[in-house]
Amino acid sequence: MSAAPAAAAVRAAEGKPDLAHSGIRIDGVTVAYDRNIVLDSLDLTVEPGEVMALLGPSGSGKTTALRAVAGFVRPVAGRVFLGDRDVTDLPPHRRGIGMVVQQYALFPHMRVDENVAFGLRARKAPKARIPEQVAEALEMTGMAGYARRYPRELSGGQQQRVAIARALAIRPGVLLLDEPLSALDARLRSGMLAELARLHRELPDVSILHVTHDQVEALTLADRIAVMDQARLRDCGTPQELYRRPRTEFTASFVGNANLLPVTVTDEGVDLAGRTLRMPTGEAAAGAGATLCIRPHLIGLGDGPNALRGEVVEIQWQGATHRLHVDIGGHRLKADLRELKQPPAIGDTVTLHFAAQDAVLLGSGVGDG
Ligand SMILES: Nc1ncnc2c1ncn2[C@@H]1O[C@H](COP(=O)(O)OP(=O)(O)OP(=O)(O)O)[C@@H](O)[C@H]1O
Repeated sequence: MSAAPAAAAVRAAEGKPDLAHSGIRIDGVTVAYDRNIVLDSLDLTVEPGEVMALLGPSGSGKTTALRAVAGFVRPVAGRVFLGDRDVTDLPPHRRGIGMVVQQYALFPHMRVDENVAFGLRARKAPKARIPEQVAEALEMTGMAGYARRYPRELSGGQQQRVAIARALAIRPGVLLLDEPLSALDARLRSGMLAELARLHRELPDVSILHVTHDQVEALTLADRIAVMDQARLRDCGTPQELYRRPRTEFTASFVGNANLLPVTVTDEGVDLAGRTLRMPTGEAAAGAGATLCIRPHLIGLGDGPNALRGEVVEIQWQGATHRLHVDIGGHRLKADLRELKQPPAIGDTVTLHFAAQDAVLLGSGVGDG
């Protein structure tokens, strides 16, 4: 080992990671259990100071990816870099990483301040500095007034704040969050979402990898979202890119609500059950099959460009909107319509429309790369 990595390792061990060189690079990482591949050649970079959400269905490999970065699972192939350091062979406690998991994982027999100090002691941080770092971490998470309580004397949300304080106390360059809000009830969760967003603003140098299966969490907190399915990375982009211009049907359906309708490419646009819709079709050849993706809230009621007539088969009042389910030649189109003074009834024939630029064409070489 040369002097520079050795020094970095010592800094990590002391809880003083080199923030200037933080950031995560996962390079072709494969993880297998009993020859069963659960993470397949993952390539992913989290820039210094960036929040990357790992979003995907249950069992897609999100937690495994996080655990590979933390050092709790050993890849069968690939390397993990934190900044310029290859940490693949380092044990977890030498990586200078803060980690928060779903189930607070506080030590029940230790007070809040002792829980928060635990990581610092384990890393042999200078004793004199521990109280100051503990106080600072509790302050950041709004738990300064609870230092002498035991975990059992705290609510679930408060316990999770302590877990976050413990992760932050070592002043990590990298923070790993594994579904940190999923054990909280809906009201607490939205409060904690705002708290995490604030923490991120206060820690602009910390790279955060945040595992979630909650798309609202991912859309709200992340600078970029990596979409995983069946052990593989399927897509990666900013929340806006993935929401507005998804490249695959999987992303379109997983990030936000989407109508996905089978269409055939024509010379003028696409054909949906005998109706011609005018839109750019890129390189796609006439006659090719494709999928039209249009978000329910981008559909309007009444005549307009790309008008589609159909029968209302279901109507749901959702407070701010009515969701209409309309049968268009055997395909169901969902439309979220605001401020409907006189909503149509089931069985009515309605006309819906959407702007060509709001629709995305997927498949057949037209958009899904
Ligand atoms: N220790 C283990 N031994 C064997 N298989 C495992 C182990 N840990 C995870 N797996 C398997 O690896 C796959 C990926 O699991 P992982 O926990 O990474 O998924 P996930 O996307 O985080 O799912 P969830 O959202 O449910 O937490 C799953 O099929 C899981 O059963």
